[in-house]
Amino acid sequence: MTEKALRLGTRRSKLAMAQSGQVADAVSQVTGRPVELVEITTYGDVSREHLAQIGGTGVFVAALREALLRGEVDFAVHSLKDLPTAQHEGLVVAAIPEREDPRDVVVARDARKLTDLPRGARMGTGAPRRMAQLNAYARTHGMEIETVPIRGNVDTRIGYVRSGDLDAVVLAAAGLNRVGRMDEVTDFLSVDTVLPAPGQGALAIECTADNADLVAALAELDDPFTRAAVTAERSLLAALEAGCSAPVGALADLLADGQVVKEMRLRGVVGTTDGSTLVQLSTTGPVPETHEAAMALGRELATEMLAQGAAGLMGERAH
Ligand SMILES: NCc1[nH]cc(CCC(=O)O)c1CC(=O)O
Repeated sequence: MTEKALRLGTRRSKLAMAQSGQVADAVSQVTGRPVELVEITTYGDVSREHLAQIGGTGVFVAALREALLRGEVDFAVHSLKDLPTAQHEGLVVAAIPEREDPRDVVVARDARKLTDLPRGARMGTGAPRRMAQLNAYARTHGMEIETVPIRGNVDTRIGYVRSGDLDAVVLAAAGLNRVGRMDEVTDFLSVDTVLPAPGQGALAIECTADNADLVAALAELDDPFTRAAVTAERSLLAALEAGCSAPVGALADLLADGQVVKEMRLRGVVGTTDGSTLVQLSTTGPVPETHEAAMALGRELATEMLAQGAAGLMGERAH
């Protein structure tokens, strides 16, 4: 007789199903148990409002967490960038697997790159972070673009380019990769141009803290460098007192001397959505060996960014 299946709570979207499916296979390998997907509908899936108007972080996450706490599912997989920075009572992020490409990409008509979009090009993105950095890039490079707020799943967003409504849309590489649409990418945005969202490209596998056996099993899927990097990025976000729809970008990476990893660098950006003002800073430190050290790196950069006026740039909303 096979062991009882583990229940993985997931949203129904193509992206959620894809990443849950991939994690299900990995969890099945490390636990030796079958994993069954349990579909859960969230407010974010049914709302027609723009995400930024709904406000608050984690609209996609709340329903999954409730299902975990009610014992309806054993674990859940979240896009880390959608996860609120505050720790949730009774739950634990048991694994953060190795991150994939954290960059944003452009899907544009006529295979265009950001630099050869036509004058006045309409670029779709619902993220204030992307608007701020794209508009700042355009201002400093003599380009004229119009950022157009959109939302919807990957297919919907790419559809705006196919239909000719927009010249381009900006998406996360990781999301496109997970749903098998990388062939749509016409440009990879350098992180010097657009810094990704804190945690972008990484997944969080969450379960209840009292489920010690599962916590231990899932820990095998954890990648300590990814965990340290995203912890620093999310600590920056939290210390700026910003949420997942704030115009904040952050990326931590390892600086190596040949093969030897020397330090962790954390870059951060905050800006107004029109791109007229950006606060962009970075800091480096020893590779964090503990959760607290990674948190400290993020707080340190936040303090510097706040001293440069970061707080004043975060009040506005996408519209
Ligand atoms: N905001 C929605 C969202 N949440 C996670 C991803 C996929 C990328 C990731 O896991 O970081 C996306 C789509 C996108 O931003 O294009």
